[in-house]
Amino acid sequence: MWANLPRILTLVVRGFVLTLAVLTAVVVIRTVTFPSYQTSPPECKTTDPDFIPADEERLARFTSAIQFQTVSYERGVGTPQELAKFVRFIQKSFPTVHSSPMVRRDVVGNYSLLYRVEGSDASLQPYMLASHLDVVPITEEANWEAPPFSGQLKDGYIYGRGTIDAKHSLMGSLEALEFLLSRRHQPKRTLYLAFGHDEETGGHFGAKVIGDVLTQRGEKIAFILDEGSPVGDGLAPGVSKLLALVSVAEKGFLQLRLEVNEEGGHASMPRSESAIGILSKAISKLEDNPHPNMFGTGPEARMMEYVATEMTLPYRILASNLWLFSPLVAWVYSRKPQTNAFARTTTALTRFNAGVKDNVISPEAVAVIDHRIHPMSSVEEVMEFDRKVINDPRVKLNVINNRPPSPTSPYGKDSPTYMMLQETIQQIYPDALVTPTFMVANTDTRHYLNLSSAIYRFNPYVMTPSDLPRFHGVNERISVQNYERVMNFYYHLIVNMDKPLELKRHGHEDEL
Ligand SMILES: CCCCCCCC/C=C\CCCCCCCC(=O)N[C@@H](CCC(N)=O)C(=O)O
Ligand SMILES: [Zn+2]
Ligand SMILES: [Zn+2]
Repeated sequence: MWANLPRILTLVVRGFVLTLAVLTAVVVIRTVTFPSYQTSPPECKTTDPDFIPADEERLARFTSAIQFQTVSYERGVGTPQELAKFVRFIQKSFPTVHSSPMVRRDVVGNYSLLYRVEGSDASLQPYMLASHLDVVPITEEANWEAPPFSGQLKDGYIYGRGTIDAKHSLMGSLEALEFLLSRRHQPKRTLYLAFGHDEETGGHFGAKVIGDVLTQRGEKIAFILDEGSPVGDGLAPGVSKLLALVSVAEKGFLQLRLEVNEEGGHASMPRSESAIGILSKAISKLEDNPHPNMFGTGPEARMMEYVATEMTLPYRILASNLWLFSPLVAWVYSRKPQTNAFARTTTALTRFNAGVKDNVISPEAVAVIDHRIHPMSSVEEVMEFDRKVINDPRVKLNVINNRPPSPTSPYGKDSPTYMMLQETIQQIYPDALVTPTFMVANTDTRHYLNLSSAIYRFNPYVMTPSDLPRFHGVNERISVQNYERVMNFYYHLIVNMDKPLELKRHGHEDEL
């Protein structure tokens, strides 16, 4: 036995070296032969020379739109008077849209707006562009560089709540329609514009009613585009080009109210555990035990494939070989909040309330957890995981609201609507890569799922990592250049939707 040891060791080392050599060869071959999923921009250039400038008049309209304080606070608690004023402002600001015989406008659920622009070819299925009228409340007002409802123009940016979420797309799509109709252009395909008034609190009285109205009309929609993921500049690891993120799916959500009820009493005679202490431990366990990293199991894996050939080294090697490096990429993604959101079901602690007086032991402690559920997980799985982690029957878990992850819309070269969207994006951003992904937050599209199987969530503006905290945060703003891109994106989209939505062949022939 001992005499054979050198021979055995040599064989083991040889086996190891051989395996390494084979793996390296496979990795190298896959990296250099990995197919490109990007289409070349030249064939996508628009033939239409029209362009909507962000001139003084249009910027003034946008500034005014920001000045309406259409805040949604809680479900069913909004700002009805501001919404009514904003609706009147919209009517006055787009006279051609509102006087055209081709346009029917319905006010739905008191304040939400549904426009139907009649196409000349009734045989074509309508499509729908969606956004919302409401905004989230202001926080840290003192830290804003310009007043949050001013719409002030400063150093090339328009500041204010709603500039990126989502009055840009509401006003941008109306500007595009006004521009088209004022040129006496009748679209071939019927177009809906749908603007809910309570998206920020779930859309139960706005988009939900819009969805019901369209369902009652028996409408089937060719495709729906709502607010969503942006054109990333430096958002994705290893991608130095602009990356247009088209969300073909949306995470689910589960909002849980955690509650502990214990005996209260005089602060001078405390028991060993209090309601506050028990709940704090439960919360702490949830933060210390994130939900499993699921990177590579859902649409996010396709996102890596779509950009693999364009990535910088060593990311190109990793993305071309997810069969081997998926765990490593999963780890890289889990390190930053904005990429971690693609890797797993997230856990956000959003409320924590307890206590009424300094010397009274609180008999109750309450917390709210906001989970966003990875497309490959489920509400039940998330509940089960939380129960196991907390492992304390004194902590009651009550469901406030939940929704499973959305279905995935078609994408890739065999989906004419996705390809049309990709081409439109490349008209505005000729050098951008375009990739399917999923939406890490939620949108009104949850109320439109039965209207269309092709639902996309995309914001046609550029975002850098430092812009992300502006969503629902301080100093929300949009650059004038981005707002101009938004208007022109919708304009090109409407023009493109009049072209036949035929299947186009681009680049490689792999099945998607
Ligand atoms: C690897 C690529 C990295 C890319 C990283 C960042 C991508 C960021 C993408 C999107 C962030 C934008 C978030 C916008 C959210 C707008 C929608 C919204 O606020 N929805 C509310 C709905 C509230 C409700 N009650 O339903 C929400 O989700 O909270
Ligand atoms: Zn929004
Ligand atoms: Zn929002």
